[in-house]
Amino acid sequence: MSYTLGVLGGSGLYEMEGLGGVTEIAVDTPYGKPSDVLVKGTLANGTTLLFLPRHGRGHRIPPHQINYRANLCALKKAGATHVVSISAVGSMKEEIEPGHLVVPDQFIDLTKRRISTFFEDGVAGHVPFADPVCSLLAEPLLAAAGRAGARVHQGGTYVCMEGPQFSTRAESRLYRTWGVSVIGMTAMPEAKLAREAELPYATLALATDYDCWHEGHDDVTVEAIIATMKNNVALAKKALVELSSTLPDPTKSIAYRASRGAIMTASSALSDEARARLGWLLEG
Ligand SMILES: CSC[C@H]1O[C@H](OP(=O)(O)O)[C@H](O)[C@@H]1O
Ligand SMILES: Nc1ncnc2[nH]cnc12
Repeated sequence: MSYTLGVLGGSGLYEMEGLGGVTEIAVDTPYGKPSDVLVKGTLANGTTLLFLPRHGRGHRIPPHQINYRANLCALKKAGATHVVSISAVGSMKEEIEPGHLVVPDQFIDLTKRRISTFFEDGVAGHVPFADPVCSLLAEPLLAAAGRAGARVHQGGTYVCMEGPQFSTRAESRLYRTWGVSVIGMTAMPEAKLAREAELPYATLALATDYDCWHEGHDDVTVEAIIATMKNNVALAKKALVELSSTLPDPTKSIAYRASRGAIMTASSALSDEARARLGWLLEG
């Protein structure tokens, strides 16, 4: 079976080189437009890759204004069978040094004003989310990052803050008491929406800084992030290429048909409008 790897590029990752037969796809969705056109192409091993930079080319869209629903819906509509999210993060643990990579297995959602579900306006649905990352995808992603030459940490919790300001020192110290591994501003609601869209989802987090808790390091700034990011992004691109040969069977993923059993609304109570709105998801 042929798979299509959807990639959500984060800070510093706005394009993928090395793709053959590249086309640009402008997708419209019931939720509006995604962050940019999707770039579709083929990797040397034949895997199709769909690339979408979540902040848009030129980094025009801040984390709290990303249309996460349109991004996930667009990837699904364009045929993605898996989604890997690339994200710059602050490290919340000494041993995760700037320049290291992390494949988290948990998230804490501290976002405050983002739309985080496809199920609304006449449709009630509650997907299981105890394990927010698809372990079948995370395992080969971890291995791929290792083969790419990265120092990569397995598992850990990504705390997602609202931003766009970085944390206060009190917040940073509080999150450390929770035992989290990394902090960023974009994994939520992305991961929730990927689950509702029944897409296997995993994050490759690129540690760029020690936020503002570490007495031996300067507090995070955009300048410091950019300085570390170049090498991180090169590793992430290599990891994606490595991963593309070892994508798991999506029908074995925790996300497979996750929304089918999750909808509480009786079929007879679904309006024609709601059916049409969710057609991209429910008619697959
Ligand atoms: C570059 S400063 C902070 C910015 O970087 C991260 O974005 P992404 O997850 O898309 O790589 C972080 O979440 C903030 O949005
Ligand atoms: N310290 C930090 N806090 C939030 N998002 C980040 N992205 C990169 N570093 C970050």
